[in-house]
Amino acid sequence: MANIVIIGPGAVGLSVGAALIDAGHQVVFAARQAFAPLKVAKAGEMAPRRRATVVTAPEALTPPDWVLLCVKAHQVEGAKAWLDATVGPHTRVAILQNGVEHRERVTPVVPVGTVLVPVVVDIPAGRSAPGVAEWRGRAGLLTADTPEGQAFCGLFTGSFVTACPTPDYVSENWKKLCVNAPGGAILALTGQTMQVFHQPGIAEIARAILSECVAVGRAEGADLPDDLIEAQMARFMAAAPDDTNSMYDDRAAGRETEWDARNAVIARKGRAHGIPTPVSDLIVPLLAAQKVGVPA
Ligand SMILES: NC(=O)C1=CN([C@@H]2O[C@H](COP(=O)(O)OP(=O)(O)OC[C@H]3O[C@@H](n4cnc5c(N)ncnc54)[C@H](OP(=O)(O)O)[C@@H]3O)[C@@H](O)[C@H]2O)C=CC1
Ligand SMILES: CC(C)(CO)C(=O)C(=O)O
Repeated sequence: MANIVIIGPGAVGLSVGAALIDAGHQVVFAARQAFAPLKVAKAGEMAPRRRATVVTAPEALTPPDWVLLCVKAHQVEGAKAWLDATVGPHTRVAILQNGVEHRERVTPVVPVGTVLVPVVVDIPAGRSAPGVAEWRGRAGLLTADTPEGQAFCGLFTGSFVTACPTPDYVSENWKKLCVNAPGGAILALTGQTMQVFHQPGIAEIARAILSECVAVGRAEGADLPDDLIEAQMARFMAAAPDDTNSMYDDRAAGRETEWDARNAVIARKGRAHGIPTPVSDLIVPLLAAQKVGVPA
């Protein structure tokens, strides 16, 4: 049994926390707002009873074996007080976020030498109230195939989450960005669910963002097959019309979105490699200018 603190008990944090409780670990949710009970279920199923420990002040925490950082990419600095309280010399920090810059984001806010484990998260999930989350269909996590990655994945044995080390983490990470960069931006900008992909011109925009993501990902060392773009487009076109994603959910609630980690990153890294990214250059200022605090 491991001692685990989850920082960011949102859609992903609650889902993985529930899985870790099922796997028999001692889990503490570091939350800005107290909640009880914990209700996490697969869509359409009843949430089993789980006992959750929730701590609402960083001072009340001590360093565990593992910290799972599950805040959004732009919320990492804001969560520093929680990291300060929980990251001790033997604590490993798993970063469960979208984007490809997990290490760059977190390294400045943890002590030098902290073991970081970037994680690709494939758990479509939503939180409807504090402590209440639903995950939809898949619950997968990927890490690099390192001793720390293997140890992290081992935590989920016996739970509903499938966590696996992969020999090519860089490629898997960029493949996930190929899902997130077009899907998140298009839903956040239009305020529409996945049916918007069938409206005139939208698939072409998605294909262009995907092509930029693939070109930049390859320059960053990802092995992305030629048929990835059309395979991903086919998945977008086949999505349930009312399906959403976390950028849509944030936009709908008037929250800041992860545009920097999911879209500006393509333009930023593209520039560094001398790769033109005209569509990302166009959509990033539009995403950045979306009004926060006003539900869309
Ligand atoms: N949702 C999804 O379907 C998927 C999400 N992801 C990725 O996983 C990551 C997490 O996403 P998700 O779970 O959806 O995010 P949520 O917005 O649901 O949860 C974020 C959590 O972080 C907490 N938080 C925010 N700021 C702070 C702070 N300053 N101090 C402490 N806690 C803070 C929030 O607290 P509070 O409760 O107070 O608001 C909330 O509990 C993102 O990178 C996302 O892209 C990946 C795959 C699927
Ligand atoms: C697209 C999805 C649901 C895939 O897991 C996701 O990553 C997100 O909504 O942020």
